[in-house]
Amino acid sequence: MSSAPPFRIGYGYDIHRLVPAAESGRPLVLGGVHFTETDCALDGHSDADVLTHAICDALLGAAGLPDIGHFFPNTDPAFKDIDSQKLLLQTCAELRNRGYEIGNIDASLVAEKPKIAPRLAEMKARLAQSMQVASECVGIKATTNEGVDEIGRGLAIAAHAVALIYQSRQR
Ligand SMILES: Nc1ccn([C@@H]2O[C@H](COP(=O)(O)O)[C@@H](O)[C@H]2O)c(=O)n1
Ligand SMILES: C[C@@]1(CO)OP(=O)(O)OP(=O)(O)OC[C@H]1O
Repeated sequence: MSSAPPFRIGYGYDIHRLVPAAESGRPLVLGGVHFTETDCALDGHSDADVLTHAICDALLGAAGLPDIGHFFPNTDPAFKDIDSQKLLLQTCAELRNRGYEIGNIDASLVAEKPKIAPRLAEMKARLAQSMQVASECVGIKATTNEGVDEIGRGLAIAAHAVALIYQSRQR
């Protein structure tokens, strides 16, 4: 029987509610970038960075590992308000410890607001730094939900991500 090809794909999805920034006590964080000019923020136990969480889940799924909540439980005070870039760094360490390298990531944010496009380069650079890959390995797009449902009414932001990883060495 031939051995399995070294490439593996993973998919991740996350959604968080938007609340007034004053209520959450932190700015809106997407892909590690702070949107301080917006008067809303995402609700969550961590910094609620929905894009970074979807990427973590895509990476973990590609490696056949349990999801983000398994590694960073939302009941653990250690993760209260944590910078999700730290979680992404740790996620990549889990993969590299198992002999995997990251090929590329592609992600979509679904958000009625704020306008993401002007901050895309910054987000790619920040995420690439956390994953220790080149910026070209990180794709991010944004789309509105065309006014449909809670996301369309500006009450939540969702993110989808896919990841390609490969076995760089045997465990
Ligand atoms: N939060 C968002 C949403 C969209 N964009 C950019 O606008 C373009 C058009 O959006 P549609 O929902 O009509 O597809 C989209 O391609 C993005 O470039 C954005 O920057 N921020
Ligand atoms: C990373 C964690 C840690 O509490 O972040 P949350 O802000 O709770 O976000 P969610 O995407 O609902 O679940 C993942 C959690 O493990």
